[in-house]
Amino acid sequence: MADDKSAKSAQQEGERVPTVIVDDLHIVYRVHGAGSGKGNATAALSRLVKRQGSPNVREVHAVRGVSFIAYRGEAIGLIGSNGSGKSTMLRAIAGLLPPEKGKVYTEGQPSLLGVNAALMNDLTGERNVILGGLAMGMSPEQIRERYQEIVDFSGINDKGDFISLPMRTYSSGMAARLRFSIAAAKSHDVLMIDEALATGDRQFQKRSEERIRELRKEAGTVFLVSHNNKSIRDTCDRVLWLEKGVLVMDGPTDEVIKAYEAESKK
Ligand SMILES: Nc1ncnc2c1ncn2[C@@H]1O[C@H](COP(=O)(O)OP(=O)(O)OP(=O)(O)O)[C@@H](O)[C@H]1O
Repeated sequence: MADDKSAKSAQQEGERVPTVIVDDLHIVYRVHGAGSGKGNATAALSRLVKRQGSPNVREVHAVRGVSFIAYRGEAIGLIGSNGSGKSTMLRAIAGLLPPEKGKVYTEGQPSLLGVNAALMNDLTGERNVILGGLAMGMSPEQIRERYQEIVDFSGINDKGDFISLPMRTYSSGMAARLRFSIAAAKSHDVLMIDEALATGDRQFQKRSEERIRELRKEAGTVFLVSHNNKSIRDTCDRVLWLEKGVLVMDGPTDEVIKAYEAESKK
């Protein structure tokens, strides 16, 4: 509580309050059952006899020594080609992947959109709004108060009563909209959105961009992974550009996107 007060007064005084510190972060995936070793029983027995380890574990070094500090009120875009490590980094910030080396420090529990809202496909949209709200730490009263707002924001019921149908009957866009609406109903210290805006239609994208701006005003930090440079331009003031797990550039949106576009045209 005292920390919260001092953080708020620091912000009023114009000081920048760090929310995420990533220090020389390395993430390595270990893939079992890959590799070029022979997969038959004789080869496995021979390895056992010779006491050799399995040759079938491959390592993928997805994030390589990334460091940066994110501050309150910032909306940070993550860009880079496919497989450059953007989602991996968000998962590591959310605490879902252990660092091989380096550290991640965060203020509060960062929410990775779609993961923290533990939604169930067999339950109706309505039950999922309640479940997702509870999973984010909202009280049943808070959920009741905001229920209609969440449903209206998602637009799920615009064309009929879909909120009372199981989520498995939703299109991927509808499910993504509901996930975003649930996650955005609460202010987060650190909210991370992975490609969520790309799934909704244009109208929903506009609404969610507006909501991201509001979330920023509520003093959170927002991370947005997207291949849509326009979405990034419209919502973010700072951009991190990753390539092959390395942070190539970190700076104001316009500068970084210009450099990225110039590189992509090559
Ligand atoms: N579960 C996993 N197991 C093993 N390797 C993985 C796993 N998830 C991702 N990788 C590898 O890590 C690297 C980074 O992947 P990541 O999904 O973070 O990239 P990305 O920048 O988010 O890509 P995209 O833009 O295509 O979504 C890739 O080489 C990928 O093959």
